Order: sequence, then structure tokens, then C-alpha cells
Amino acid sequence: MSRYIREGDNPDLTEERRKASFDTEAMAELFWGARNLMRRREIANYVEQHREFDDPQPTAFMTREELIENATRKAVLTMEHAEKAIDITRDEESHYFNALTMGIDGNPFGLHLVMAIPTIMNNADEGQQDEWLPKALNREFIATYAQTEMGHGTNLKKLETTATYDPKTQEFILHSPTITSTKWWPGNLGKSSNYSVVMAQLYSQGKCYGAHPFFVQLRDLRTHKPLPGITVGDIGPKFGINTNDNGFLRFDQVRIPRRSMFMKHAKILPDGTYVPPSHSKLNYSAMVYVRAAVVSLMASHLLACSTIAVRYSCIRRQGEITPGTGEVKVLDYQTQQYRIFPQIARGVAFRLSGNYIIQLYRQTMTDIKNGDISAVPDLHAISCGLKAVTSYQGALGLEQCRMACGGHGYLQASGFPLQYTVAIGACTYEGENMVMLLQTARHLIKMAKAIRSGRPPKPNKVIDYLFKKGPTKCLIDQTYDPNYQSVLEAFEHLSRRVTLEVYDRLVQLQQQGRSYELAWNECAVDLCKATRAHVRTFLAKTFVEEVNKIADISLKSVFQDLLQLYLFYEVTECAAGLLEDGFMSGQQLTYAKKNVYDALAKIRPNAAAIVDSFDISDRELQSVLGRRDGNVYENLLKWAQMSPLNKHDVLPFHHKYLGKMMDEARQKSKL
Ligand SMILES: CCCCCCCC/C=C\CCCCCCCCCCCCCCCC(=O)SCCNC(=O)CCNC(=O)[C@H](O)C(C)(C)COP(=O)(O)OP(=O)(O)OC[C@H]1O[C@@H](n2cnc3c(N)ncnc32)[C@H](O)[C@@H]1OP(=O)(O)O
Ligand SMILES: Cc1cc2nc3c(=O)[nH]c(=O)nc-3n(C[C@H](O)[C@H](O)[C@H](O)COP(=O)(O)OP(=O)(O)OC[C@H]3O[C@@H](n4cnc5c(N)ncnc54)[C@H](O)[C@@H]3O)c2cc1C
Repeated sequence: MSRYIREGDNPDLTEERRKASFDTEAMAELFWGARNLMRRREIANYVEQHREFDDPQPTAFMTREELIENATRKAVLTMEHAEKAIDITRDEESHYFNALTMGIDGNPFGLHLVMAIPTIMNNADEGQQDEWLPKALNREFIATYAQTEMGHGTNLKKLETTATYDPKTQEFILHSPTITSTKWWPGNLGKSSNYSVVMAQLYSQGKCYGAHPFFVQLRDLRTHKPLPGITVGDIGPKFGINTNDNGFLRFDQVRIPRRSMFMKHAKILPDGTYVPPSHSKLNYSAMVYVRAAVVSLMASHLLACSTIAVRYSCIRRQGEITPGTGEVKVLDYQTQQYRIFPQIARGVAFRLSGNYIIQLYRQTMTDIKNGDISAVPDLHAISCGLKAVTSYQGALGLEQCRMACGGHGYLQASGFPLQYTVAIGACTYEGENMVMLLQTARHLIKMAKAIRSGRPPKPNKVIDYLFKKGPTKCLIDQTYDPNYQSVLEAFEHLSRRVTLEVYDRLVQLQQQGRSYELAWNECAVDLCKATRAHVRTFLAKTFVEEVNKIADISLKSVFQDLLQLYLFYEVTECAAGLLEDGFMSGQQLTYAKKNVYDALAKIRPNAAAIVDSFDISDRELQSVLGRRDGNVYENLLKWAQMSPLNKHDVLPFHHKYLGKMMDEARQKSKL
């Protein structure tokens, strides 16, 4: 029996759980891995036993200052308990522990852990690492990553902050020459951090060498006051992530020692001589890390929101399908399934590719340490495309889940506003999505050039298919195809075709006299389409490969249903492209749609158990609608009663405005 079924649960949800064709616990084990699942349970128990991690009231009712104070309190606790609660060398454990204790809206150490420490590990030379890394890990300071400026985020070449080397004192002078050079956005910069990685234009011997990272102390270690010449503060409330003190920062001729420049790759010698790096973008590795991490983050958002939407849809009864037979659970409507189940399938696809890309990142960092930089462009290309596609589809998917919950979905109590406002940040941070799609397209265009010239590059799992000749006609309805080869071939065909077509147009425009850059801009929309097609192919292939590895028949069959939905849903999503050149027929599109509807029907009885197997606790979901026990209505009422507005039956200012207005109106009408 499912460990999710307990006495006192909503009977509609219990009925759903009993219907499952598979063992939820075995599925959870497959999803997370046996060891991770066991550790998740132990970590969750640990947190439940330490009530000091609880929020004093729902965060939705807190002011921004209360939010940040509560998060800071819990962040310190999290660090204090980390050694006892988790194995801090295992990222899975750290991330899960953080998710349980801190939630998703912000952590005053977030940028320290996610960007500053990786920058020290990958960009500091040995001496610098010896000095900075133990202190960073030991939390003797908190650092952030200050790159973006008010005037420039995307175009790093135009950052305006300067670091000018003075060989007489062997110092750099950091300066913010204009308003637009103000650092703007860095997480945890406003109030929490006392150090920062700062990206600044490096000047030495009268020459600019472009943006380089420096490690800079911003605040006094004892008083926490900004150091002389430094102006720093919070940028104010944002769309979301308001628990984070994203900040601004200005330098007024601030002197820092020569060794403050990260010197693993590029260097400034004491006399001011510049030593270039082996690859000009090695300093960008922290950005590559977060782009890779976003894929799994989007998986978590989608799986959390689909958990909320499925559970709520099992307890929400509204309308009848067959008149006179009683109101149905709204999950019985095909439209509801079509809204929610593709988000589950995409969430699973993102999780599988997220694992792959993080491993590729780790391998590439190890290769760089050993002097091999050959994988850097490939990693950059696929991580940019994946970041852009998954964050965009994630945002659309969360919104579908919210709308699927009707009016209650619009409440903060649903948990959706928090999930959504955090998730959509990823469409912008770490490289605006269009810009990221175009980065991947640069790589694809190089591949297209190699195809046209008949000189393929050395084999590479991610792009090899571009060099293959696939079928000229779509075969999705033609053969018995349990491994969906014909669907994958359709995605490959589309990707190859749009890539080659846009390449040919680029060439043609240049032959007509356009510069490469102008031709590029005229082709930009199609270049982005090429990237999307390439990323779709990658996600789909990874999904198929991973499902093929599953041994247990009953679990595999559930994954196969999700895979069927994923693949045919994607076929319908890119149908225009497949129909455009006559590769796919209208009849085949009808076949794909039928496969989508079949998959929805197969997933329906298992839906509640599938989301249970994601093992997302109530503490993580923060959702009255998505509660494990399904007891939504009584808890919605309790939640509303906690609203600070309900502390008074009559608001203190009522008689000053509305009361007075109505009194006056009544007086007048009596006259
Ligand atoms: C003690 C422990 C206890 C533990 C207890 C608790 C544990 C808690 C643990 C964890 C907590 C949290 C866990 C969560 C994990 C998830 C993290 C997510 C959180 C979110 C955080 C949000 C952070 C956001 C931060 C930022 O946004 S930082 C700023 C980002 N900015 C950008 O991305 C800027 C975008 N612009 C660019 O990158 C570039 O400018 C460009 C657009 C790519 C162009 O580059 P540029 O102009 O420099 O070059 P070009 O001349 O155009 O290109 C030249 C060639 O170089 C290629 N290129 C570019 N970049 C790269 C690269 N990075 N690598 C390789 N190649 C690159 C480019 O393609 C060109 O190639 P070519 O061959 O075509 O010429
Ligand atoms: C929640 C959040 C957290 C952040 N955290 C940090 C942080 O910790 N540290 C930090 O340094 N920064 C941080 N940032 C900043 C973030 O990295 C930048 O905002 C992001 O890289 C986008 O850059 P931009 O703001 O300059 O956008 P812009 O480049 O101004 O984008 C505006 C529009 O112009 C388009 N555009 C721009 N250039 C091109 C081009 N070449 N081709 C086609 N279209 C183009 C974009 O597609 C977009 O539609 C954060 C941002 C957010 C929202």
C-alpha cells in the first residue's frame, strides 16, 4: 500500500492512490535512486524534528523585512545543522536540505554557494584558492557575483566598471565611471554579502583587456559597514524572489591588491604585463554552471506544480460528464488532463537531461583542470539552449497548472505565485533567453557549414545526427516502433532542415552584400527556431535512452506512457515545421494527436500515484491545494483566517474613509 495513504485523508484522493497500477515507493526509488530516496527521508525527518526551521507564519503574510530576517535566521540554522543533517560533499543532499529548510524564494548564502564558491574553485590560482576557499567554505565571509550593470547585462564587452592596474603600488583601482556602470541585480549583494566577485574591464599599461573577475571586500568584517569608496544597497521589491536582497554597487577609486584578480587563467604580472588565458571564456564558468543547473531547477518547479494541480484536481468536483451521474473530479475532463499531464512529462524529461548536463559540466571542469579545453564550446552551446528552452517551457507549464486550479489557483495559498515568480526569473538571469538561443545557434551554424563543406567535426553525441541522412518521409505511423525511432527521426529531420535552411539564407544574404552581422540579425527568429528544434531532439533522445534502461516492467510501462505523451505532444507542438516541407502528412499529425489522447487516458488512473512518487513534501510544496492529505477546503479557511487583515473585525482606518463616506451619503440622502 502507498505510504501516502493515511487515515483522515480526503477519500477522493485515497481512491485515486488505490487505483495505481504500480508501487509508488518503488517508483520513487527509481526516480531518485534507492540511496538518495533513503537519505531524503532521513533528511526530511531531521528537519521535521527541528521545529526551529518552521516559519512563524505563512511567508505570504510577511513584510519584505520579515521575509529577509526569517530567511537569514533559517540560513544560519541550515549551515549550523548541515554537518549533522547531511553529507555536505553530496550536492543532492545539500540541495534537498536547502529546499526543506529555506524553500525556493531566496537564501542569503545562495549566490555564495552557487556562483562565488564555483568561481573561486575554477578561476582562482592555487595560492588564491588556499587563501580564499577554506574561509568561503567555513563561512568566514559571504560573497556574491557582481557582473550585471544597470546599463549592460547581456553584452559583457560593454561593462563599464574599470579595474586599472597601478604598477607603482601593485594595486588595481576599481571605479564606476557612470550611473549606468552601477552594478545592478546581483543576488545577496544589497545587505547580506561582505565580499564579491566583481567583473570589471581590465586596464594595464594603457590597454583594455576586456572584462575579468576580481575578488573584492565590500564591507567591514566587524561592523558590516561598507568600506570607504563603496556604495552598496538593495534594489527594492521585484516581481518575485523578494526574500533575496538583490543589490546595487558603486566604486569610487577603490584600491585593491594585484592578487585580488582571479589569476588561474589570465594574469597581470607585477610590472603590468598581461598574460592571456588559454580560452577567452574560461572566466565564465560560474555562469555555465548555473545555466546547467537551471534545467533541473525547472524540472523541480514543473514537478511541484503538477503535483499541486493533480492532487487538487482529484478532490475538486465540478460538473457532470454524463448527466445525472453526479459531479466528477475535474481530473476526469480530458481538457484538464491535456493541461496538466504534458507538464509532468516535460518535468521528467527536464530531470533526465538535467542530470546529463550537470555531469557534462563536471567532466568539462575536470578536463580544464587537466589542460583539456576541447569540450568548452560544446558545453556552452548545449547548456545555453537547454537553459532557454526549459525555463520558457517551464514558465508556460506552471501557468497551465495554475489555470487548471481555477480561482483557488490564483490564491497565494495555492503555492503557484511563489513557484511562478521564482521560475520565470530563470528566463532572464544567467543570459536572457533569446540571447542564449542565439548562442546555441552560433554553434549550429558552424555545424551547418561543416555539413555543406562535407567536413564533419570529431564525433559528438549531441550533434552527430546533423551529419546523418535520415528518412525523407516521416514514418511515425508506418512501422512497429517501440523505441520511437521514427519520432526521433522526425525531430532530427526538422532540426537539420531548419538549421541548413537558415545557414543557406545567411550565406545568400551575405552574397547579396549584407555583412555577416546584419544577415545574422535578419535570420535571428529562424536561428532561434533551429536551436529549439535541436534542444527538442536532445531532450527527446535522452528521455528515450533513459526509459530503455528501466528493468521493472510495471514501472517502465508508466514511464512509457509519459514518454508517449511527451514525444507526441512535442510532435503536435512542432507540427507546422514538420508539415511545412511535406515531411509529415496531415494524416500523420492526426495519428500523433491520437497518441497524445491515448497517453492521457493511460496516465489518468495513475496520475495521483505518479506525482506522489516525486516525493515532494508538504513543507516543500507550501500549497494548501497540493496537500498530501487532500483536505483542501478546511485548510483554505484556516489559511484565510491567518491573514493579518483578519486581526481586526473592523479595520482601524475604516471610519476615516469608507465609514465616513457612507455616513455622509446617508446623511445627504436624508436631506
Ligand atoms: C557548507 C555547505 C553546507 C550546505 C548547506 C546548504 C546547501 C545549500 C546549497 C545550495 C543552495 C542553492 C541550490 C540551488 C542551485 C541552483 C542555482 C540557481 C539559483 C539561481 C541563481 C541566480 C543567479 C543569477 C546570476 C546571474 O544572472 S549572473 C549574470 C549572468 N549574465 C549573463 O549570463 C550574461 C549573458 N551574456 C554572455 O554570457 C555573453 O556576453 C554572451 C552573450 C554569451 C556573448 O559573449 P561575449 O560578448 O563575451 O563574446 P562573443 O564575442 O559574442 O563570443 C565569442 C565566442 O565565445 C563564445 N562564448 C561566449 N560565452 C561562452 C562561454 N561561457 N563558454 C564558451 N564559449 C563562450 C561565443 O559563443 C563565441 O563563440 P564563437 O565561436 O561563435 O565566436
Ligand atoms: C532574478 C534575477 C537575478 C539576477 N542575479 C544576478 C546576479 O546574481 N549577478 C549578476 O551579475 N546579474 C544578475 N542578474 C542579471 C541578469 O543576469 C541579467 O538581467 C540578464 O543577463 C539579462 O541581461 P539584461 O538585463 O542586460 O537584458 P537585456 O540584454 O537588456 O535584454 C533586453 C532585451 O534585449 C534583447 N537583446 C539583448 N541583446 C541581444 C542580442 N545580442 N540579440 C538579440 N536580442 C538581444 C533581449 O533578448 C531582451 O529581449 C539577475 C537578474 C534577475 C532577473
